[in-house]
Amino acid sequence: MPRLWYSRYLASARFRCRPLSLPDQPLTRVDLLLRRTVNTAASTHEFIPLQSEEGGKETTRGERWLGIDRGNRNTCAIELGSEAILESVTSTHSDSHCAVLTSSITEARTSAIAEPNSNVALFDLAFPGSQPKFQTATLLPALRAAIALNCDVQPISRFDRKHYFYQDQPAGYQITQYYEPFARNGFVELYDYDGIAPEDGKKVRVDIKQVQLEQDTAKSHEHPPSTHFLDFNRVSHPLIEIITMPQIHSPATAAACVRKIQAILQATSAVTTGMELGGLRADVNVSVKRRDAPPAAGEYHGVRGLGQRTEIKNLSSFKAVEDAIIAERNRQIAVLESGGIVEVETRGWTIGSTETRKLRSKEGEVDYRYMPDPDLSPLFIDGELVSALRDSLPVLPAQLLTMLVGSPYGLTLEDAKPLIELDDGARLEYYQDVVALLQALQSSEEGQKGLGRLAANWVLHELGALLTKADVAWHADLVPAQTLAELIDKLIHKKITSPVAKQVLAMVFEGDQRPIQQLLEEDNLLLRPLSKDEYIMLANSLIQENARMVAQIREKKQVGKIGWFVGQMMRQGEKGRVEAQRAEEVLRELILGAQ
Ligand SMILES: Nc1ncnc2c1ncn2[C@@H]1O[C@H](COP(=O)(O)OP(=O)(O)OP(=O)(O)O)[C@@H](O)[C@H]1O
Ligand SMILES: [Mg+2]
Repeated sequence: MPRLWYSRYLASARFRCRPLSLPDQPLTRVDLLLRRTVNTAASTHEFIPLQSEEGGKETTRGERWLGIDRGNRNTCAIELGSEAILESVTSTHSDSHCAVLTSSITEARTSAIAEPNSNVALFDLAFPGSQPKFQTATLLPALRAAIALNCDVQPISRFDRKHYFYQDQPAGYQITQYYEPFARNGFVELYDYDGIAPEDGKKVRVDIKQVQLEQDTAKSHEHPPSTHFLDFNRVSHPLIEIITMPQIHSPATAAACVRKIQAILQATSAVTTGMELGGLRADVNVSVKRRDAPPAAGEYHGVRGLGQRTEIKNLSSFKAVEDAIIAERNRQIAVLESGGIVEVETRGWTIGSTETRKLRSKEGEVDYRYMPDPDLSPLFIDGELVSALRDSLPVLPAQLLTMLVGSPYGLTLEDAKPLIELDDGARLEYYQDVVALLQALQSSEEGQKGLGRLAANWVLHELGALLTKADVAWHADLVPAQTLAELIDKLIHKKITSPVAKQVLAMVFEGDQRPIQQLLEEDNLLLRPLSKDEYIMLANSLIQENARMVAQIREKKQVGKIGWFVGQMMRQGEKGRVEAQRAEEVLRELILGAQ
């Protein structure tokens, strides 16, 4: 039965600042405040470059970027993380129904491996007398993210308290930015190649209502049926939360949106890890309504006619985002079709599950009793700082894609995308090195053609296959870019055959450190070309042995089968001496009479 559904997602990105360990000696309140300030050395030197020094390539860049010494936990308190939230509307076409979903994304966990409750400050546990202190340095990555998400950075923003009673927040309130967030009115553009749903066409724009700074909460470990363990390490880590408008109409597009936001956050060094490592969490809001029904009463900041939403908290993978939305959409449809109503609820999702599960109900609208936080002063953000950050923003994934499909690289989208996404940008950097080295090795302009694609094939596919087979993580030193460039160059100039090039690549990958020329000479791998007569002899014996296939090629024009003959010639000929192209030329001549 065809259906039309709307859905929305809320996504948020958060930065977290790791709190200090509880010291062995009890702290006075003054001590505590000092310890919660930015590392004294860091604040004295004010070493806060606007950009990651190495172009944002390292996973630990947040720490370096902030000029913080992680080794000394007693004096250094800042670590980056992020939480992102999206919102959107999903639709599948229907004559009978509409569905609306919403979601929120999020969070970065650089200290995910820390022992539970090993990094907790008194303020995190709401001890009387403890106070928060804003870590100025955390603002820069937040600003870069907001700028990259096309937001208007607000000259003045303020902190508020959001009150609620739950075990993950001992203070009974969370510090957030509700009335005056630091960034508003952004957007992210998603294209078909980003993996949006086919029904969304070539491009979708998802508006971002606001980006806000928040304090993170404790992590709950559920032990059903009734036990929850709490890890307070995460409390007070700064987060950014990205709240999107309800404009996504399909689960696949929601997942694509989260993926794209993650790529943008990573490109701007606004998160230290991706969703797979907890660098981003998503809360997804989902609602549905009948397509043939009058507009529903729900409204969200100017978007009217929305159905009742539920919220699925803490999704931690792109697949989970997509699957949870599908499951929740189907659940809500079933509820409505059986004459029920969708309750206001917070729901959960377990990986591998097919159903969302109720966590708690939000009867009526929750009253968070927002009020200005009296402990933190307003943030004044200078326009010049924003301009400087905008001017020094690294190249974003969409721009990289345009660069790679254009000249001189000329890649397909299928090759360009993984190059950008793999190994946190390191694979792309390596690829560019290989291409530059290859270009330098070519003496003619003609020789420059097709280098981009050829290099991509070796960097992605040949090298990729070796990495997979050996089950090792990428490292540029496994096969130095110079070595790979020389190898490809030998292939281009027909000094070796393709199978030999693959064999040598594997040898280098496994640790052979001889220079390429030496290796080829010592192992007798340089191509000693066959004469045309030798090719003809090889081809003729195959043609005689396989008369039926030859007839099929000639009579039924099954020319694709020539490829099989080429393969046989390479196998039967002396190793490393048969060139595929020459073999095919001779075969075509003999079988089809072509030149
Ligand atoms: N009827 C609806 N259907 C789907 N999505 C909705 C609907 N109404 C609001 N939303 C989405 O829900 C999100 C609301 O998030 P917001 O952070 O503003 O509040 P909240 O979810 O109530 O807060 P919290 O998650 O802290 O309880 C937005 O992303 C918005 O687009
Ligand atoms: Mg929410």
